[in-house]
Amino acid sequence: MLSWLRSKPVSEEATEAVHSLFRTGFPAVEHFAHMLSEEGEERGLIGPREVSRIWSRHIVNCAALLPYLPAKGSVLDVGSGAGLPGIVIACARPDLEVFLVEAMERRCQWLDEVRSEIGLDNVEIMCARSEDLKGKIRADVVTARAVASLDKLIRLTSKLIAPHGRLLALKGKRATEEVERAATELRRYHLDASVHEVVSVLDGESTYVVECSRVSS
Ligand SMILES: C[S@@+](CC[C@H](N)C(=O)[O-])C[C@H]1O[C@@H](n2cnc3c(N)ncnc32)[C@H](O)[C@@H]1O
Repeated sequence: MLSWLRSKPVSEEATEAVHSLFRTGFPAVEHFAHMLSEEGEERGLIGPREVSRIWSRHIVNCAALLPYLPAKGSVLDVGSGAGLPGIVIACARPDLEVFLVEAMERRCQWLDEVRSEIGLDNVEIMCARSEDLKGKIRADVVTARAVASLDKLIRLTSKLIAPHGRLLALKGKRATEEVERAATELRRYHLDASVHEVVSVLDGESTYVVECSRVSS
C-alpha cells in the first residue's frame, strides 16, 4: 500500500495537472499505475527505484504522445514491455484500436492480465517480434519507447505503418542526433521526421516525440 501511495502524484496541484492530461480514462490509467506499483518490481517489469516514479517517469512521460494520436483508427505499440506507452494510450483513448506487440512471453502474460483486470476492450496483444508481423498488420500510428535507436526502429517497423500512417517514437535529449543518424533509413522508407519537445507537467523534465510521416509523392 505504501508503494502505491508513494507512486501517486502527491500534491493536489500535481493531481490536477495529471487529470488534465487524461480527459478520458483517468480511472483506468490510475488502475494501471496501481498494478504496476504493486507488482512491477517483483515481476521484473520495472526497477526498484522506479516504483516511486511511476507517474512522473512513466505514465506522464507516455502521455506526451497523446496530442499526436490520430482522430480515429489504430495504434500499434512495438515492444510494449510493462505496457508503456501502449496501455497508457489504450486507457486515454478507448476509441482507438490498440495493438501491443511484445516479444517476451511473460510480459505478454502481464499485458493480458492488465487488459482483463482494467477491462480494456480496445486492446489486442500480439506476442511476437515486430519483424515477424510484416504483411500481417498495418496501423495508422506505430509507437515505441525504449526499444531501439531510431534507425533500427524504422527498419523494424516501416512495413507496419499504414500508407498514410506515422511512427511516433518517444526519445530522450539525443532525439535530434538520432534523427540525423537515421537519415539513410528515413530516405529509404520515404519518411520525414520532426522532433517535438514536450515538458512534463509534474517535474518540468523534457521528453521528445519523434514523428516520422510518409513523404507525400
Ligand atoms: C527496454 S524495454 C521497454 C519497454 C517499454 N516500451 C517501456 O518503455 O518501458 C524493451 C521491450 O521491447 C521488447 N522488444 C524488443 N525488440 C522487440 C521486437 N523487435 N519486437 C517486439 N518486442 C520487442 C522487449 O522484449 C522489451 O520488453
